[in-house]
Amino acid sequence: MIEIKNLTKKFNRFTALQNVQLQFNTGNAIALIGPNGCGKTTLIKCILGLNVVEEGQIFVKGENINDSYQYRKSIGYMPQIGRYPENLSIEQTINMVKDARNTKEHNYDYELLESFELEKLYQKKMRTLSGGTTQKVSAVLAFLFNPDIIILDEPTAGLDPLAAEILKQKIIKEKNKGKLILITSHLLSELDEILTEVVFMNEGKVLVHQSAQDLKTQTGKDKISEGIISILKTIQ
Ligand SMILES: Nc1ncnc2c1ncn2[C@@H]1O[C@H](COP(=O)(O)OP(=O)(O)OP(=O)(O)O)[C@@H](O)[C@H]1O
Repeated sequence: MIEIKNLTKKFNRFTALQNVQLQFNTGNAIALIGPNGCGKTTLIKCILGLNVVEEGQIFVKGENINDSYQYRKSIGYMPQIGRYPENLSIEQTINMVKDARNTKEHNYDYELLESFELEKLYQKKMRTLSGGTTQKVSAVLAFLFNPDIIILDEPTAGLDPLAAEILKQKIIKEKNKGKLILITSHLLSELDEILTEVVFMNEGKVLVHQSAQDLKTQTGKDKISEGIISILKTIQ
C-alpha cells in the first residue's frame, strides 16, 4: 500500500534520510522507532507530501505521490503538535477541515469525538485548549474521513491515561478492519498490543524492518517493547 524506493532527503547539506527502502502493506500497524532526530517525522512528512521528495520515489496505492495530490485523501494524519486557527472553536475547526475536503457526502467517523466527549467543549476556542485536548482534536481529525492509511506522530504524548487507552483501542479496531497504521512513539509499552511490524531508524537510515513476532523471537522477549529496548541498546 505504501512503497518507498531509494528515498534520500536533504536539508541543504544535511542528509536527514539516506537511501530508505520500505514497503508497508494493508492491515498492519507499523512503529517507526529510533533516537531523537533520526528522521522519523521527516519520513512521515515525505509520505504526506509536506516534504518535497527530490531523490527516490514514494508510491501510495501504486501511485507515485509526485504525480497527483489525490492520494492524500487516503491518509489521515495526526501530527506531533497540531496547529489550528486560534480563534476558531473546536466545532468550527472540524467543520473547516470538512469543508476543505470538499466532499458533500462522506462516511464520517465520529467515534473518537464521542469517546473523548469533545462535543461538550465544542464552543471552546482552539487557543484556550490544553495540550491534551488539542491532541484529542488532532486524533478526531485523523480518523474523521475513514482513511485507509492512518499516520500518527507521537499520538499519546500529552494524553491522559484514559484518553490514551481510548485512542489505542481505536487504532487496534481500525487495523483489524484492514487499514494501514504508521505510528511513531517513544512510549514503547503502549505499542505492545498494537504492533505487527517495527522499523528501526538511526541517523536517517533504516537499520531493521521486521515483524513483531520475529522481533520477539530474535530477542527472546515476550513483549515487543522489551524486544525494541534490546535492539535500541545495540544501535545507540
Ligand atoms: N525543515 C528542516 N530543515 C532542516 N533540518 C530539518 C528540517 N526538518 C528536520 N530536520 C532535521 O532532520 C533530522 C531529523 O528530524 P526528525 O524531525 O525527522 O527526527 P525524529 O526522528 O522525528 O525525532 P524526534 O524523535 O525527536 O521526534 C534532525 O536533525 C532535524 O534537525
